Amino acid sequence: MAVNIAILGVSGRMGHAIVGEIALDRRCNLHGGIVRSDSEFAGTDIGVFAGTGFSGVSAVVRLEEGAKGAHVVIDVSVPDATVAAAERLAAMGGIAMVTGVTGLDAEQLERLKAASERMPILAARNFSLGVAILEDLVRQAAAALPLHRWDAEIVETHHRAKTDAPSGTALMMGEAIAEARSQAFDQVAMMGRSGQTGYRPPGTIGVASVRGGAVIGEHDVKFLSDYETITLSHVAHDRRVFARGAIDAARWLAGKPPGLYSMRDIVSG
Ligand SMILES: NC(=O)C1=CN([C@@H]2O[C@H](COP(=O)(O)OP(=O)(O)OC[C@H]3O[C@@H](n4cnc5c(N)ncnc54)[C@H](OP(=O)(O)O)[C@@H]3O)[C@@H](O)[C@H]2O)C=CC1
Ligand SMILES: O=C(O)C1=N[C@H](C(=O)O)C[C@H](O)C1
Repeated sequence: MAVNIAILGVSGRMGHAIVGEIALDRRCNLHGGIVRSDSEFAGTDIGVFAGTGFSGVSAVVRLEEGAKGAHVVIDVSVPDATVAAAERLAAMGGIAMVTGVTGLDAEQLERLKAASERMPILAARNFSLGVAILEDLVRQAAAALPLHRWDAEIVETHHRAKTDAPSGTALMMGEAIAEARSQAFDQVAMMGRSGQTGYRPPGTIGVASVRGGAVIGEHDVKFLSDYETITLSHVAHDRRVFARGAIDAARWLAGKPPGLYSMRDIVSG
């Protein structure tokens, strides 16, 4: 069965990339697209503005209209829209949601989790398989390297248009290190540095963000000791890697029971 997909945030960078990958995949259909209420793309053909050719599917501003008849909504919008959509889709029933949106705060994450009690939601701060592997390698390294001798630092680099920092992927890596060290990440994270910072407290995890150009996404996880440094890195060359992962997630999630899922559930089968 081909999976009918609607895209929330279809006019964005990721929205365009996902439309492009759906056009190449016979196992799924572009079923709908939702844009902001005052978007210039409202009412226009999605394939035309995404550059894949006339699709016969127009962008709409009402979620319920764009999602009607879809098996899965892929959300690549913004945190406020993500949470509102999860709650409204849960009320609709009979639909699943894949969200890749990052930068949700604690209250928004709680609301997303509450919605997943009524519908299947897969939340992925990074849709790339390569990043899933990086996370495993980072966890393994953190478990093996004594925290009082090995300082963990994360540096993420993204395009100038990224509006949240640090990246969701960087936070994933920090959480993996902290978990491997039996630490609470929010207790040991050092988000950016400036001024007289004093001696680096052992066992902390530094996170730094670089913004500029059109960088798709680069993550370096460093473990630094007195005599050597280990750097585990991932470089995304094209948003299509994320789009492919989002579509694979949507195809996997369709028909699942309510719950909050992650890319790890897909990898583990
Ligand atoms: N999980 C992953 O692998 C990846 C996740 N991301 C994340 O995805 C998100 C989007 O990234 P990106 O595509 O680069 O960002 P963009 O800003 O290009 O896209 C976001 C889109 O959401 C739209 N939007 C905003 N509010 C609403 C609303 N209320 N209803 C419908 N649409 C809305 C925006 O419309 P408008 O332009 O009109 O404001 C815009 O088109 C970010 O959080 C990013 O971190 C990005 C890449 C990979
Ligand atoms: O905003 C982006 O572009 C990306 N955001 C995600 C994140 O915040 O980790 C994933 C990827 O790095 C690209």
